[in-house]
Amino acid sequence: MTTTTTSVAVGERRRLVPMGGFEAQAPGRLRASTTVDSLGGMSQVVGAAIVRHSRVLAARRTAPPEAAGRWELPGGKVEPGEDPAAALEREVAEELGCTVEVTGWLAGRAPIGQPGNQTHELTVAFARLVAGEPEPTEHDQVRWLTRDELGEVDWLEPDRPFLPEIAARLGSPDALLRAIFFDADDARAVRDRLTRDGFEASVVRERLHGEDDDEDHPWAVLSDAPELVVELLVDEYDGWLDRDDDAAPVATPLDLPAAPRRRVGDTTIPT
Ligand SMILES: Nc1nc2c([nH]c(=O)n2[C@H]2C[C@H](O)[C@@H](COP(=O)(O)OP(=O)(O)OP(=O)(O)O)O2)c(=O)[nH]1
Repeated sequence: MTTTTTSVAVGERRRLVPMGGFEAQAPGRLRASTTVDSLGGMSQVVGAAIVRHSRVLAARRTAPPEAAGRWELPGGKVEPGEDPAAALEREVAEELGCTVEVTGWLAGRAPIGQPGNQTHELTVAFARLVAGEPEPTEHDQVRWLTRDELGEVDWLEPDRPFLPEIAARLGSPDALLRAIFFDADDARAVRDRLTRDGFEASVVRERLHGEDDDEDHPWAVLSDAPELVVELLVDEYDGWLDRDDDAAPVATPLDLPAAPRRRVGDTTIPT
């Protein structure tokens, strides 16, 4: 099989990822719409990148035999006429017994099945937990993976092209960034934008070094979002990033799978 590559936008950087038929949509930012267009009559499978505390939930399949033991994003097939976001929220409720809310779609779509017999395609959405805890009913294991653990599990091939964008979204689990604003409404707006996109974010009253006048204390938004994401919001809302914080995240190189890991006897998953 010829492996082609494309670049997937991760903030301002672009990474090369193996394609295997993955159709990228430029650039790799969340699409504003929560609808997914059907392409070439392919049926849709939707997967949820459920993000919490800088980790994404991965689930281990039990069937069919060739997929058992391999990892995917929870989700499933979109019923005819069904809204993709509604389908994803329904599938997660069925498979994990919890309620999620889709916050936006990742770029691109990936064909499922063997070349020449690809009747389905996968699209992936970021989602956040709004009620309950994931308790698998169809999978035999779930794991909350950090950015650095994403490459540790044996993902189904169609999921792999989405991993760079998921990794970029996760940031570091240990790091909290501090964005400072003089206007409380700006701080709250930034917190709401971050929360909507699946990050942890909270507003606190900030006391700057050397200041003791309560009236003039600015507001800080603490968040686990990646620095690039917070930087864009800080620019938009006239704040600044507190760079003196030792907890600022350090960018570490990712060890993501560079190509599908096929084993002898591995077959593509039938749909
Ligand atoms: N749910 C899900 N399926 C995926 C992913 N990646 C991937 O290749 N697939 C494949 C596996 C299956 O062939 C197909 C989805 O089938 P499914 O069995 O999970 O969906 P479903 O519950 O709606 O199916 P069904 O029981 O109604 O037939 O897509 C993924 O990340 N999540």
